[in-house]
Amino acid sequence: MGEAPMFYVENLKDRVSNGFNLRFKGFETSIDVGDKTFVIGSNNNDSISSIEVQIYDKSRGKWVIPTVLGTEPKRYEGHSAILLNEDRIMVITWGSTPDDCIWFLEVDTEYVKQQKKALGTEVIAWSKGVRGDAEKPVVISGPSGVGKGTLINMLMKEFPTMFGFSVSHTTRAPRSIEKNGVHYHFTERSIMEKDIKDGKFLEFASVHGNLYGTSIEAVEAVADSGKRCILDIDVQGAKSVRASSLDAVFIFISPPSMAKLEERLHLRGTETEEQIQKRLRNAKAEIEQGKSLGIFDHILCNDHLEKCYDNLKGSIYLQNMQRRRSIIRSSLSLRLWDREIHQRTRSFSMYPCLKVELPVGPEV
Ligand SMILES: Nc1ncnc2c1ncn2[C@@H]1O[C@H](COP(=O)(O)OP(=O)(O)OP(=O)(O)O)[C@@H](O)[C@H]1O
Ligand SMILES: Nc1nc2c(ncn2[C@@H]2O[C@H](COP(=O)(O)O)[C@@H](O)[C@H]2O)c(=O)[nH]1
Repeated sequence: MGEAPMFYVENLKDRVSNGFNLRFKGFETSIDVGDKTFVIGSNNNDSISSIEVQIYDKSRGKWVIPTVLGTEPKRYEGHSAILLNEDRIMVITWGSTPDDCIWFLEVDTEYVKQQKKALGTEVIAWSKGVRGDAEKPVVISGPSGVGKGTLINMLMKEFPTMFGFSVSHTTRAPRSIEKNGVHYHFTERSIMEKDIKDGKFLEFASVHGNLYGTSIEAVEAVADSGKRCILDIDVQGAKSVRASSLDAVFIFISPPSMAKLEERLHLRGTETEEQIQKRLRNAKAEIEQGKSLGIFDHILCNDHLEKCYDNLKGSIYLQNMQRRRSIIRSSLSLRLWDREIHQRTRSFSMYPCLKVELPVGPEV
């Protein structure tokens, strides 16, 4: 075990050999976080520029290659890096389009700490900066039978090219109309438990006696298709996503009454009476938590379907400016107004702590 020489970081910048045989041949930056130095290097070869990260653990005097989660930036000419909040590094890539130039490398966030514990290795997690709230993923929660799926189907039908559904994994049996890979990835508990242990899930929870979870791959598949991701998950899952690296708009759908909720579950006819009663018992706790935990940005009552759908669209910026202004004037508007301003100043707001103002272009 040895100590890192004091001149190490500066020498890296100058690319002078200092005895640490780094593999990077392209462009490097290094940032100290606690007793670790994160060396971020673009690894250029003829066809592709990709980014790699190596960690120098000063307390142990060792280089570590971390497990990399998330999607990393690709195809760019170089980068700058800035430490934010002592737990994540903002990487600005050069030669990328404005929509593709802000990235975040989480090095010591809660999410990364959890993953380190689960995997037993050093972990880093990449995520892409998103411009404004209008492109944020949408997390929809609420008790079983409240109408989440119905509302999501309406959104997907009205805006087929805009939204993509994050297909969850579950250990419950498929319903007659459900298709594997479309409604859920139906899976064995042992396989899902192993994948959870291997860090493949953004969140998971035991819901009504079965395991449900959102894989990182499911969310990335939607992002890769260029669509805005919609997640239909329970309150425990929403709580986990709030604590994760995914910055989303959180919406809770509540029923007009327990009696109506029970009626809807009976009318849907997909569960046995015993299962319905279990879901109703869990619904009470979910509604209480949904309203009290402070996870949700919007709480919408699904009494009249069309009205609730309209409110849902308002919550995720799908209505015209005139409609938005009338929401702004309403009593619940302060937060929305705040977000509207951020959107109009074209800020990158992946994290609440961060605002990178870009020159405002012509309104579209
Ligand atoms: N506003 C509404 N008024 C009356 N019925 C409704 C309303 N919204 C949805 N429903 C009906 O309630 C039933 C349950 O809706 P849905 O399956 O969308 O619930 P869900 O929240 O997705 O449930 P789960 O969490 O179990 O998947 C469906 O039969 C649907 O047609
Ligand atoms: N935490 C998660 N909850 C999820 C996920 N996918 C669905 N769900 C929730 O489970 C219940 C029951 O769903 P059902 O299809 O069996 O009726 C419902 O509240 C869903 O929101 C997930 O990936 N993670």
